[in-house]
Formats: sequence, structure tokens, C-alpha cells
Amino acid sequence: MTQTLSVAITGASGRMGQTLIGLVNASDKMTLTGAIERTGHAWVGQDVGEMMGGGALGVTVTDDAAAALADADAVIDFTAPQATIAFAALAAQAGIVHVIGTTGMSEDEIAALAPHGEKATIIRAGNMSLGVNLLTQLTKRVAAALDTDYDIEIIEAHHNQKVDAPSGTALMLGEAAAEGRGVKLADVSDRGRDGITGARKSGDIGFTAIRGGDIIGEHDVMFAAAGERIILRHVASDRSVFARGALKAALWGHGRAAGQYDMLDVLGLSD
Ligand SMILES: NC(=O)C1=CN([C@@H]2O[C@H](COP(=O)(O)OP(=O)(O)OC[C@H]3O[C@@H](n4cnc5c(N)ncnc54)[C@H](OP(=O)(O)O)[C@@H]3O)[C@@H](O)[C@H]2O)C=CC1
Ligand SMILES: O=C(O)C1=N[C@H](C(=O)O)C[C@H](O)C1
Repeated sequence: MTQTLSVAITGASGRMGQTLIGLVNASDKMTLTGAIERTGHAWVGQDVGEMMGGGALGVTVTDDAAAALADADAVIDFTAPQATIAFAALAAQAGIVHVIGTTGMSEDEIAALAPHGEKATIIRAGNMSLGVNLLTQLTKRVAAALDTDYDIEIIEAHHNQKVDAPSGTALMLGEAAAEGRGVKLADVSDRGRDGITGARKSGDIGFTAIRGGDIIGEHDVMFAAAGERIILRHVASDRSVFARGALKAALWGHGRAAGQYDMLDVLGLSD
């Protein structure tokens, strides 16, 4: 019998946690060996499949992340910044693959992952879908081809439970646009306009965040000039696009040297 990849999922009860568990369970390349929630969560001690409203999967939700990661080849983690840093330490201790989908991480929080990337194989991206990662490359090319007569605006829309803005994807697209233009995003980023803002500064990259209902994730990169607009758009209509990318990353990372990677590496889209 072929060996499958043993996978633990953090934030098991979350929107992405449940999507991931469904897909891992359906995969013939992976086996779900751990489902993690924090201490005191109502799911701890229960079968994860039953908690998801289906049949038993034979995996009990645990709050002992260290033990769950010690038994796994990979952990897939879509939670929150501080939790992700703690899981990175445990993944490094276990020397396994850590797929990180968590967004809203500050510069300092991202820097805190670095020492763990010496022992774990970290694959992190603000969006794990093939479509968005391809869109970052297209954005970079279009931005490189156009001058600052074309104002770049990134507009994102998400469900009303999302806690961070701009989205991780919007920031990836902003970084790609800035790279195409040969500038640093931090120097040209314009977020949160309100009141008498003054005219738009040429060369800025603007961000707008819409929050409402159950929108899964929509991103436009607009290049607006006098007389015309180019709009590159990605619409996610099912969370499985993110989860499928994360599973692909876990399989790609297994057996690979420790270090920090992204989805462009996984998908072979790096320049
Ligand atoms: N990279 C990508 O492709 C994608 C990234 N995301 C990102 O993934 C993250 C999760 O999104 P989503 O599933 O919608 O969010 P949810 O709120 O539905 O789920 C988050 C899960 O993480 C758990 N969690 C939160 N904080 C902690 C903590 N400190 N310790 C342990 N567990 C914790 C929550 O548990 P509890 O209920 O106890 O709080 C919950 O189970 C977000 O950052 C989101 O932006 C989402 C989709 C795609
Ligand atoms: O929180 C979400 O839902 C999503 N988060 C990611 C982001 O911040 O870009 C990816 C996707 O858009 C869904």
C-alpha cells in the first residue's frame, strides 16, 4: 500500500478548517491525523466529522497541538497571526511542513516566522488559489508595461466576518503591482481614504475593502487612465480553491528542505 501524507488541521471548526478537513478526507494522497482547536473550545474531545455534521472520521479534536504535530508530516494552518507563530514553533520542533494561509500578519509577526523556517518547511501565501497566484504575475506584467498615467487601484470584497483589511490577497496584488513598477509598496500605498484627502497622488497604489454578507473573496486590480480602464479580476465562488492550493502545497513541501516558500514556488510560477 502507498504511504499517504499525515496531515493535521488547525482551527478545525473554522470556515477554512472545515473545508480543508473535507478535502483531506476525500484525498487518496493524504490522511487526516489531527484536528486542533484551542483549549475550552466546544469541539475538543469530540469526533471532528460528527462536529462537522457528518459521520465519524475517527479523529478526535484536540487542544494538544504539540502532540498532533509530532504525529503529522504536515500541518495546514488557517487561523490567526499569534496562533500561527505558536504553530510555527511546534512545526519547527517536529521538523514538518507548515502551510500557512493566515492573513493579517504584521511585519514583526512575519519576521517572527523566520527562525522556525530553519527547521520547518514553511509555505505561506495570502491566497492559495491558482487563479490569484496567476493574477499576481499578470498584474506585475501589466504594471511594468504602463506608466503612472495609469492609476492602480485594488478593490477587494469579503464576507462580514473577515477581521483583517486589506485582505492578504489585495496586499499580494499590491506587491506585484509595485514590483512591476519598480517601487516599494510601502512608499506608494494609499489605504483608507476619508474626508478631504486632496487629489490622488500620481504613482500611488490605492486599496479599498468592501465587507458584506457571505462574499467568499473578490479582487479587482484597476489601471485607470484618461479615457480607458483595464481591470484584472478574480472571483472565488467556493473556498475549496484555497483549500486545494493548500493541499497541493503540503504535498509539494514534503521531503523538501526547510525554508520559507510561497505558492508561486509550489505552482512553478516564480520568475
Ligand atoms: N491564504 C488563503 O488562501 C486564505 C486565507 N484565509 C485566512 O485564513 C484565516 C482563517 O479564515 P477563516 O477560516 O475564514 O476564519 P474562521 O474564523 O472561520 O476560523 C478561524 C479558526 O482559527 C481558530 N483560531 C483563531 N484564533 C486562534 C488562536 N489564537 N488559537 C487557536 N485557534 C485560533 C478559530 O477558533 P475559535 O473559533 O476558537 O476562535 C477558528 O477555528 C484568516 O486569516 C483568513 O484571512 C482564508 C481563506 C483563504
Ligand atoms: O478571510 C477570507 O475569507 C479570505 N482571506 C484571504 C485574504 O485575506 O485575501 C483569501 C481569500 O480572499 C479569502
